[in-house]
Amino acid sequence: MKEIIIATRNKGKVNEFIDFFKPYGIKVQSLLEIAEQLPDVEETGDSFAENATLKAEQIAELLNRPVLADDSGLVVDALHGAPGIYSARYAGEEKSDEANNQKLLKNLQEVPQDKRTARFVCVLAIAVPGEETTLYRGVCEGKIALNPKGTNGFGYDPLFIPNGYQQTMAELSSAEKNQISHRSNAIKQLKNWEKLT
Ligand SMILES: O=P(O)(O)OP(=O)(O)OP(=O)(O)OC[C@H]1O[C@@H](n2cnc3c(O)ncnc32)[C@H](O)[C@@H]1O
Ligand SMILES: [Mg+2]
Repeated sequence: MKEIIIATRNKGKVNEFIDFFKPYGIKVQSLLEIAEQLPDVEETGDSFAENATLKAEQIAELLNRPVLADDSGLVVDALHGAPGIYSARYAGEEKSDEANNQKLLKNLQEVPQDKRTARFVCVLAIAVPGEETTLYRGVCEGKIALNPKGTNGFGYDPLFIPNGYQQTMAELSSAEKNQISHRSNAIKQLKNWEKLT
């Protein structure tokens, strides 16, 4: 069976990649299964693109094989783009989704509904040893809810209402999320993913 390695330890992302590649008969492996002992790649870049590149290139070099990485996050207009590239650790290094959502709601307490516009951004990097890394960017526009709702997905999904919807991303099924998400919009642009297998 063909196999793709994704340089991530985020189970929510991994589940979405499994769904995307299943129809092609491709197995998805992440650092959770194959490289538990590897140190975390430090996300020292100042953009999604830089961090996706760091993760893909460092793991590709360590494993000496092609690797896909995903750097993503939530960009909130009323917070001048925060949490942005710091989305995973917005409320601290322990990376708690619950704490991140509470902090976001608190920081938007005074912000009325029509000013709560935001977008999810995902940058994918394909690193192949000896080749130039390629990048793909996907976006999903929406707004931040007044209260968390729903239990599907991960991260900020309970607070994110995609444009054209009344429900949060966490109230949508995974199939519905995967049609409109930033991650799916980036994946749909991958023309050279067969290089990864
Ligand atoms: O770096 P890796 O190991 O891939 O895992 P991570 O969780 O640290 O991933 P990022 O550095 O890319 O940070 C992304 C954060 O943005 C948020 N996020 C990204 N995609 C999301 C999605 O589809 N739904 C909800 N929140 C999302 C969520 O808080 C993630 O932890
Ligand atoms: Mg990370």
